[in-house]
Amino acid sequence: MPVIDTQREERIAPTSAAHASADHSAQPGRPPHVQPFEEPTAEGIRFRKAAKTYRGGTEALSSTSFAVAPGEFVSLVGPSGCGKSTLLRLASGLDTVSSGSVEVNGEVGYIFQDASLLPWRTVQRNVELLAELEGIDRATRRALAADAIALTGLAGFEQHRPLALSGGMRMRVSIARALTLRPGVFLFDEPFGALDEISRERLNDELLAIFARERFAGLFVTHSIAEAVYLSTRVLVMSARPGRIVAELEVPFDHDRSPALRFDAAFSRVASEVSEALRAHS
Ligand SMILES: Nc1ncnc2c1ncn2[C@@H]1O[C@H](COP(=O)(O)OP(=O)(O)OP(=O)(O)O)[C@@H](O)[C@H]1O
Repeated sequence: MPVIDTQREERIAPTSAAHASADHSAQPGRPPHVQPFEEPTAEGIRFRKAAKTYRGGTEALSSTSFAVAPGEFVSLVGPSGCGKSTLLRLASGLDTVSSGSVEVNGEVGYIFQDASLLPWRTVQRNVELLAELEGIDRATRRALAADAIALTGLAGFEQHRPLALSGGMRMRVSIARALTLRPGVFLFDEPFGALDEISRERLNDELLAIFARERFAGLFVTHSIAEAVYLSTRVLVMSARPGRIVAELEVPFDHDRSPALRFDAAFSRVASEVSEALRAHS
């Protein structure tokens, strides 16, 4: 959909400028397909020795370095209060580091634990909200919302109001609303934690399908080890506060996953490794 991409490029510019700290100029002599770790990606997330101490002295995050490239889905797990939400807020630009740097390139989508919908608006008008705030014209807004509504399985519910929806459906609306801006970076703060297990697993599969199409750089906070392994290309394990990354586990499955994977021996092995790392540092 070229019309969407063109508009996104225009909107990205100020966002990128606000967050970017990297020099994106090409390095002479390096073949374009070689992307060593240190080279900034066109879009994505990069923390360099980022730390956060809140006013009042709470050290929430100690020196943290990692990167998430477009097409990677990375989960963060760690004990309660270890700084996971802090880390997402830093990535979103809602809060600033005390030292180090955070570089985020691309439109940012941010999904909170609570779907945060406007109860008086229909699903359709909730999904259109961000595009509306961006000043996108009505016809384009409608097209963006229709696409996001179809992608999140909300077709047929356009005229419902949030109170008439289940928790899972509300979360779909929240995701659809963020999708209208076609984020290159997508942050999720434990979005499915309040859902029953069946709804949660269904939403996991839907999110995988969205990721397969959009290929954003995904950063997903969860308390569920199984959810982290099922969704991710990589899992980062954090220590107790002040949080730091103590383990990084590659998830060795391709991204065409189905619920049966959860019963696979290889899946259990990765989940046990995450669990052991968590227990060792909690
Ligand atoms: N605005 C703030 N001002 C002061 N302290 C804060 C602020 N926000 C968070 N904290 C503290 O920073 C620490 C990390 O909080 P954060 O919410 O990032 O942890 P978390 O890992 O997301 O927690 P949980 O798993 O329980 O959701 C906690 O001790 C919290 O009380």
